[in-house]
Amino acid sequence: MKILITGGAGFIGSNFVNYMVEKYPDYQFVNLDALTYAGNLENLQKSEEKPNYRFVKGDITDRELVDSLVADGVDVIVNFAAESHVDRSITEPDIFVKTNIMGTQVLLDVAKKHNIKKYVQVSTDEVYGTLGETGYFTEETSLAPNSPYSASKAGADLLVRAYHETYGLPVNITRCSNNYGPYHFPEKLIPLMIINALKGKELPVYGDGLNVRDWLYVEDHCAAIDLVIHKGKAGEVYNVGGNNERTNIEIVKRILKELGKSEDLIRFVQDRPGHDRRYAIDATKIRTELGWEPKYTFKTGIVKTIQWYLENQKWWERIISGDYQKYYEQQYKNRLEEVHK
Ligand SMILES: Cc1cn([C@H]2C[C@H](O)[C@@H](COP(=O)(O)OP(=O)(O)O[C@H]3O[C@H](CO)[C@@H](O)[C@H](O)[C@H]3O)O2)c(=O)[nH]c1=O
Repeated sequence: MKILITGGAGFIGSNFVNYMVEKYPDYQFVNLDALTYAGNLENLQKSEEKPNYRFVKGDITDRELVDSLVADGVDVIVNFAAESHVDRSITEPDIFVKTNIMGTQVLLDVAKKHNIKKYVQVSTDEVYGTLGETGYFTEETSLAPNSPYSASKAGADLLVRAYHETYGLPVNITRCSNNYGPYHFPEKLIPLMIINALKGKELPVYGDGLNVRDWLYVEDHCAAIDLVIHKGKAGEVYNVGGNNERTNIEIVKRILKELGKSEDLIRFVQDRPGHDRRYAIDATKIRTELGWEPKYTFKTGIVKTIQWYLENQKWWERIISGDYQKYYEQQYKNRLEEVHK
């Protein structure tokens, strides 16, 4: 089997590449990634020497390139390539529409042209919008995205669905809750808080800190996608989530406790506009139909993650010493100023 993985140098994508390349030595893997700010070839050191792995630098909106790769005998496409950060989508929505929607359409067209056996779209629970204090997102929940990011992912999901209904393309969509683990880019809550705490810097908590996310260790998400590739029924959507709901403030306090740091580092800052209050996934379908079970609890996953950041200081030091740090400092300053107005 030959699998084209797009966006395989980002957080979830690189974890997936490393997981699959190791698990299936007889498969061939091609990783197409544009290496934007969030992509990093260092994430792939475990795979790069393996004979069943090849990296190609390029964009999923480049039709000619995607066509040439798929024409070379690809059986399955797994699309991780996406602009993924909600805060960035609020200030720069264009690139989200281009990569997430138009890029997906290119992949679908090429998949259709070459009659591939399976197309898997890695999506997100954010397409369902927000929940109140109770209830869960099921695969039947209506799409009601609230940010330009989630709207672009929902648009892509609808295209994937349409290519199945109209052209019979064998597709699956996975919608997972918040992931955490190794190689998580430090603009996201968990790695940002770990790194700031280690550096003795302030930890910016948006709004009242009571927004709820449902956390899943990234390896459990990789195992779910592996199952969907092999067993997913064409045209189906599968929700993925580990029933680990936590408020943001709980997460931040937990990280400080694990690192032995003071809660005085916490700063409440201006809220994210359109901030979804609560996400919670009902993953009954993938559990009962495909036999997926997460291996990690939040307790085991967060300890393993913190340990990874302690052991891989060089990886994140390089990231925070570059342009990203200037961007982050500016964002933080703006949020603090707004909240003090
Ligand atoms: C970066 C940052 C975030 N937050 C809050 C906002 C959210 O309620 C929560 C998590 O924020 P983020 O880490 O940005 O993740 P979130 O917006 O939930 O979205 C993530 O999870 C989604 C899946 O639910 C993915 O589709 C997105 O690509 C991914 O970025 O923490 C803070 O309070 N302070 C912060 O500095």
